[in-house]
Amino acid sequence: MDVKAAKALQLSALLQPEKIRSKPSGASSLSISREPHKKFLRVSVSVKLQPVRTSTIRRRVAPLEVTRSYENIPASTLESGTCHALLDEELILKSRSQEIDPYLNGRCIYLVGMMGSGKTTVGKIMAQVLGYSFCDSDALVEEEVGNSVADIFKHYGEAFFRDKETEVLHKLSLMRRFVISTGGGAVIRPINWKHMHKGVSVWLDVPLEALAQRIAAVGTNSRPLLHYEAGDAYTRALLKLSALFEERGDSYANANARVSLEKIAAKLGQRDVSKLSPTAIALEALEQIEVFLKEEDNNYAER
Ligand SMILES: Nc1ncnc2c1ncn2[C@@H]1O[C@H](COP(=O)(O)OP(=O)(O)OP(=O)(O)O)[C@@H](O)[C@H]1O
Ligand SMILES: O=C(O)C1=C[C@@H](O)[C@@H](O)[C@H](O)C1
Repeated sequence: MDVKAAKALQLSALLQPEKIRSKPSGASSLSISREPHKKFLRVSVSVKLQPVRTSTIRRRVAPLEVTRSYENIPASTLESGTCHALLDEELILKSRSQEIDPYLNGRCIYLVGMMGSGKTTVGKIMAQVLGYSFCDSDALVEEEVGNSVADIFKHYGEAFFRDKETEVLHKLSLMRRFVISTGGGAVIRPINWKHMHKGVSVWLDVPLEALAQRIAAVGTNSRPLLHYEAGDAYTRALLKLSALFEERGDSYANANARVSLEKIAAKLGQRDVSKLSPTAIALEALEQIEVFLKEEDNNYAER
């Protein structure tokens, strides 16, 4: 083990009781190995914590266990404490997911938001930490039709795609324990909301400028509604996104919970939303889901 790196990781500092509301049960392990060229590290950390009961709901309280491996971490990153912060986030995520698990009771989570808002990226993190499966409604439509979204739009038109999307959402509404990344336009049909309200819906609200930056970076090949022939990629994407948001803004607000990147950045004292990590966004999503579920629970108790 690399002693300097182990010190830098400060494993004991990860166990912050006020953050994770848990007591260490004593079981933790850390292994670090250096790659042959000496610049990169492989870090594997396992922590087991005994959570303290905080909610009023009756449930079995399972120990909190996080095992994470990080490949190719530059030694400088580890020594700067970034790695420590990543592991810290991981533990908090796990703790938060255990907190909402009994309230969720296996209901699916539907992520809604504009194209490029991070539904897939954030959804995969949430699924992993909740022990849910992840799926993407666009991918299910593609599988069913046997064509890419772009080709479905081109050959069959948008209305055909929307019908397939509604069929897929109907099927998913009968499932349990899925985090679902929905298509950016799934919110426009009221029937889709009927399906999505079988679970808990979360709107990833990302400023249009940040979306345009991401879209300009990855291109529009898989996003036919944003496709442009020529011109500055960022400006084109921003114009198209603004027009779509004008039509859809109110529909996204139907979601049970809203995750505003601007609010997360303000909480963390950051100016630039593009610096927010997907993990920090997933954590805020779990927090907003918790707020919704606890309110729902209170309303139910008052009836
Ligand atoms: N927090 C983030 N910071 C920076 N880039 C991000 C973040 N989240 C996602 N991205 C990037 O933005 C792009 C879009 O992300 P993602 O595919 O997760 O969005 P989406 O909402 O599922 O998009 P779509 O609905 O168009 O399929 C990807 O290239 C992804 O790597
Ligand atoms: O915002 C939209 O209308 C779309 C978003 C994508 O996820 C795909 O569902 C499709 O390209 C349409």
